[in-house]
Amino acid sequence: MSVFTTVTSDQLQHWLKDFSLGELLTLQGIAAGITNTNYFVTTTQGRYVLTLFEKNTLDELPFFLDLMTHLAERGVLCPHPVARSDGGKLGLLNGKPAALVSCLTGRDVESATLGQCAAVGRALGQMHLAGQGFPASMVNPRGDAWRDATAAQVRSKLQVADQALLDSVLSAMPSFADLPQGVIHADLFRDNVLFDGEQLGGIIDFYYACDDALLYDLAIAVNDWCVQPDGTPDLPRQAALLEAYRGVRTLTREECAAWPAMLRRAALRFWLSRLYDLHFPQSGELTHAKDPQHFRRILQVRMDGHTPLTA
Ligand SMILES: Nc1ncnc2c1ncn2[C@@H]1O[C@H](COP(=O)(O)OP(=O)(O)OP(=O)(O)O)[C@@H](O)[C@H]1O
Ligand SMILES: N[C@@H](CCO)C(=O)O
Repeated sequence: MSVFTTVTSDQLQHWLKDFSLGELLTLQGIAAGITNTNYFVTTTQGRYVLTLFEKNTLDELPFFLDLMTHLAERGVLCPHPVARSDGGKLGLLNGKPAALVSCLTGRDVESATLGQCAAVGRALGQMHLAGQGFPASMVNPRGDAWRDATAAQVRSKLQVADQALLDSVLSAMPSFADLPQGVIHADLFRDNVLFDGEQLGGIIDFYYACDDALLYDLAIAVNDWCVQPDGTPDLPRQAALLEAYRGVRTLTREECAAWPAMLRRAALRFWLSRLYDLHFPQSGELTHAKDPQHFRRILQVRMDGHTPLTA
């Protein structure tokens, strides 16, 4: 359940006075999601999502809200933050940073069709192109420093075979600093994309967005959308997603060559974060630890097979 902070209709009505959104009609808590408090809000002007940020600090949120604004204004299907009459997009509600964004249609899919994989690839390519002009920057909070620190923390909790896998992945990890960089979503899993049938509603949850190699975003998406439960690639889905992405943004020769290593980097990032959440649960936090083994399997497969992309 993801209403950690309750908002009453009276409180919201008062808060909405600073927006030009008409009268509040309905307010409904959203059960999905594990980090923030989310509500569907309907006013006489339309339907919105209200988010109370439970973890982010006030100073880091403008980056995400400005990014969504920048992308939405350039035709990327993503939530469009709603500005108050004074132009601000971020406020305080019940002591929590809070924002209103446009409500997208659709729901997340568990088993994506080839058409949905293609739509995600296309949308990611469009997001990468549109993001090129975004002026603000954000260091990847799950970048190399985090990776090395987290690997050191979880290593002693692992069995010998897993330690060996971790060591060999880390020792063979190249730098990707020379690949095309830009603003990336960094968490483009199936639960962060909404579909209405085959129609893409949009991409949500930009709260890991940061600057990094664009290819990394593609590898993160492929490792979720295009793998089978045993960790092996789902080649038809992968072909659909990659072809659609490449129809929007051309991959360089260097990106094609770096693809196998990038898939390993992407798998390692989520193996590590899931291991960390499992072995070091935060006190007072709801436990939603996701299975690290899934990404261990993907990582093993990515270590065993090295198929570069053709340029
Ligand atoms: N702009 C939006 N339009 C429509 N539905 C949305 C929107 N934003 C969020 N939702 C709905 O709310 C649910 C929870 O949102 P989200 O996944 O962002 O939760 P969170 O707790 O903020 O993040 P997470 O679960 O990834 O930690 C989504 O699954 C989706 O159904
Ligand atoms: N998408 C992540 C959780 C949120 O970052 C995972 O599946 O581990």
